[in-house]
Amino acid sequence: MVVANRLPVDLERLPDGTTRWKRSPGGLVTALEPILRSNKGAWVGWAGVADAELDPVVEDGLELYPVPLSAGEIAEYYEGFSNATLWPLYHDVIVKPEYDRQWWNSYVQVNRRFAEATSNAAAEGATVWIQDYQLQLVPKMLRMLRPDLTIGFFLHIPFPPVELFMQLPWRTEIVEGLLGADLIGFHLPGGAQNFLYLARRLAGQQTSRGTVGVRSKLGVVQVGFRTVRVGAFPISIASGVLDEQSRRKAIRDRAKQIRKELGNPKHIMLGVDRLDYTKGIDIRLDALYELLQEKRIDPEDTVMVQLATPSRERVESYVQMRGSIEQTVSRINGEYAQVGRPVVHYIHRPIPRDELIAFFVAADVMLVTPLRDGMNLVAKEYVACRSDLGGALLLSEFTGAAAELRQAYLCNPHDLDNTKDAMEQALNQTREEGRRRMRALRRQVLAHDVDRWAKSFLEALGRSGVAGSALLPPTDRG
Ligand SMILES: Nc1ncnc2c1ncn2[C@@H]1O[C@H](COP(=O)(O)OP(=O)(O)O)[C@@H](O)[C@H]1O
Ligand SMILES: O=P(O)(O)OC[C@H]1O[C@H](O[C@H]2O[C@H](CO)[C@@H](O)[C@H](O)[C@H]2O)[C@H](O)[C@@H](O)[C@@H]1O
Repeated sequence: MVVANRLPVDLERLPDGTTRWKRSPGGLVTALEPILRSNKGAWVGWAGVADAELDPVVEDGLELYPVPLSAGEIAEYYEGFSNATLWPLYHDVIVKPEYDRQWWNSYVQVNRRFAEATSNAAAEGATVWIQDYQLQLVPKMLRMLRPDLTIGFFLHIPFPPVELFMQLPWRTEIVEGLLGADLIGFHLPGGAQNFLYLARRLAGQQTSRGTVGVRSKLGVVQVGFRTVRVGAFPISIASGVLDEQSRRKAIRDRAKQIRKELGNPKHIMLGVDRLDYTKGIDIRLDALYELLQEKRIDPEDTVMVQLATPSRERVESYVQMRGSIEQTVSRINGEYAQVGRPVVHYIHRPIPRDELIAFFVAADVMLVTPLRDGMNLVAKEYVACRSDLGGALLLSEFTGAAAELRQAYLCNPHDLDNTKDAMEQALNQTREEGRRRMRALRRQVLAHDVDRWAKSFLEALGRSGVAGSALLPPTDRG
């Protein structure tokens, strides 16, 4: 059973009063949904709208257990504590986190509701896998309600260093909440080690002190008679499926058509992100603008496409960022576009999956420039779609993905000159250099897919708790 803030589908209320389910945004859903669906698992989460009291439903083989949130709780627990306190704090304080006691109370209340909903839905001795920063108190709450369960927790965003985490007025409660799990997973060893240090310092527990490996050398926290394990499990995508989809004739034809619709430029650069200030969309636009000013990029033969899914639209920092990105797009087009030929194409809507794959196939340079990102699945999706060994990946060093995708054009997004140089290099790579890099990137992404991620976590959980193997793919059950 997976427990996450969001269900894999959002309930959409249509103007005629009817409703329908649509895919939820973000990488957590991209990664987990195919695994749970093929294993006929259950998912506890919010349906994405206010005050929806919904019965459990079975959707395409997946049991969904909706947890209701009121409009006030969406403002305080989701937009407030989760996304205006924890999100910026865990992402290097790119914007200033707000510490509000009422938001914290709401976070506790909603975490309790998720724990109760899970406790009611889980079978005796089940394995429960709790996801992400919105639900860090659930492991402890659930353990108190249901000591028979095996409980895993995975954090999809970075876990910050002690100097930042110590700002949080409720820091001890969060660490103790997480310690209710049998296994706590992070994308990178650094996050696991930050947590081990804080478990010693804030919760006063004994911990291992050796370095944590990737899918190996787990850390250990002794909590009374219980042993909590802590490890690094970098998430991935269903890379084989994406590879296969991207080879289809319809997708390749659509990619050619996209190129034509863009005016058959020499270079297409592509950005694909939730519209989030962590993603560095402003930085890639600034880099493009300066390269145009310096005549290192020719607006006659280069276009950039930015596909941006709306995200957390009522949080103030997101409102401000959207305004400033849209201004920069206008400035670049105002100075460099021709009639009918913008330099930057900006689409502020989610794009259907097949269309997105066609964009990946069409793009010569993929721009992934976050200031901080837990993993970034877009980088891996692009690589999985390039069986032709074409294209180049510009990748920020501050993404989790950079630890694995070393043959990308790596850049420091805090250093605009460095980012510009890397962008220029990626645009002007030779065919041989591009193929060499892409071959190595694909080897990594195709060998380390999301099934491997889930299997490595659940096997470690199986060794930590009592029933971890129950969620493994049928062929791997012992
Ligand atoms: N404009 C868009 N339209 C459709 N899907 C998108 C769009 N932007 C991002 N996505 C999808 O959302 C997911 C984003 O995952 P990731 O890069 O890990 O970041 P995050 O989870 O922080 O949004 C990917 O699967 C990506 O393909
Ligand atoms: O649910 P939202 O508030 O709309 O946000 C969408 C998701 O964003 C975050 O995704 C993270 O998970 C990805 C997969 O592990 C990872 O690649 C990325 O770096 C993270 O930012 C968030 O963590 C999810 O909880 C949200 O659902």
